[in-house]
Amino acid sequence: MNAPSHPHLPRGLYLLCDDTVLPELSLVDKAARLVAGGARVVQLRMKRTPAREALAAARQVVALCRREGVLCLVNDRVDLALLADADGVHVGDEDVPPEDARALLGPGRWVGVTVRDVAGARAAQAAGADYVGLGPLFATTTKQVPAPVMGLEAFAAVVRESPLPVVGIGGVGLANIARVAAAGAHCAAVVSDALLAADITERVRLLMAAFEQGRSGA
Ligand SMILES: Cc1ncc(COP(=O)(O)OP(=O)(O)O)c(N)n1
Ligand SMILES: Cc1ncsc1CCOP(=O)(O)O
Ligand SMILES: [Mg+2]
Repeated sequence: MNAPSHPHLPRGLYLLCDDTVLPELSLVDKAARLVAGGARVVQLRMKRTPAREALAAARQVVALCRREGVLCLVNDRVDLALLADADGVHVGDEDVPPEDARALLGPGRWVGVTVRDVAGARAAQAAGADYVGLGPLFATTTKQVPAPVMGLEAFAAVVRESPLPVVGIGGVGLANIARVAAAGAHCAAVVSDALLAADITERVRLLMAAFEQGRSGA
């Protein structure tokens, strides 16, 4: 197994630059506003963009993130991640298996895997993943998730047993991100609370500060 050969994801806010939310803005424009707010991890989630356009967008967003020292992961598409020289990929049940993503990406890039429980996190580690995405934490309309809302208590229980850092996702926003951090999340993943804010950049700053408050118990 190609084990990862780099430090963990930066702890804190994990933002998704998503083509299903605020589609009137280009992906690179959305990414630029997220990065301007201090994002340290951006996932490019392209569910509606045709492959050729998605590759061009990925190359633009990776270049932006690289200039700013931000990690850029691509959702689903290992081919696009490789072609755009992204820092890694996030895969779920309907995507290539994590062990294949790891084999293609090698030890130097990040592989994230969606899981629902501790057994899934253990399997993800065995497959060579760096972190797991766990949720839906709270109700969300951004994705029709084939799993019940888990809530903070069940989330914290999986975090305690997980062999990998856990990224909480689903309905996370300014109202609850501190509690997600306090529950032990390595990162909190946010889509609509950031992208649908009146001022995306300012919202990112507020989300990051709130995560830190939750983590430090302040
Ligand atoms: C950090 C993070 N966690 C979970 C997901 C969901 O991935 P997946 O289950 O593959 O669903 P889609 O995002 O592909 O619809 C994620 N993207 N990021
Ligand atoms: C991609 C994904 N996977 C589980 S929930 C979700 C969407 C989360 O979006 P939001 O942060 O707007 O609730
Ligand atoms: Mg997926």
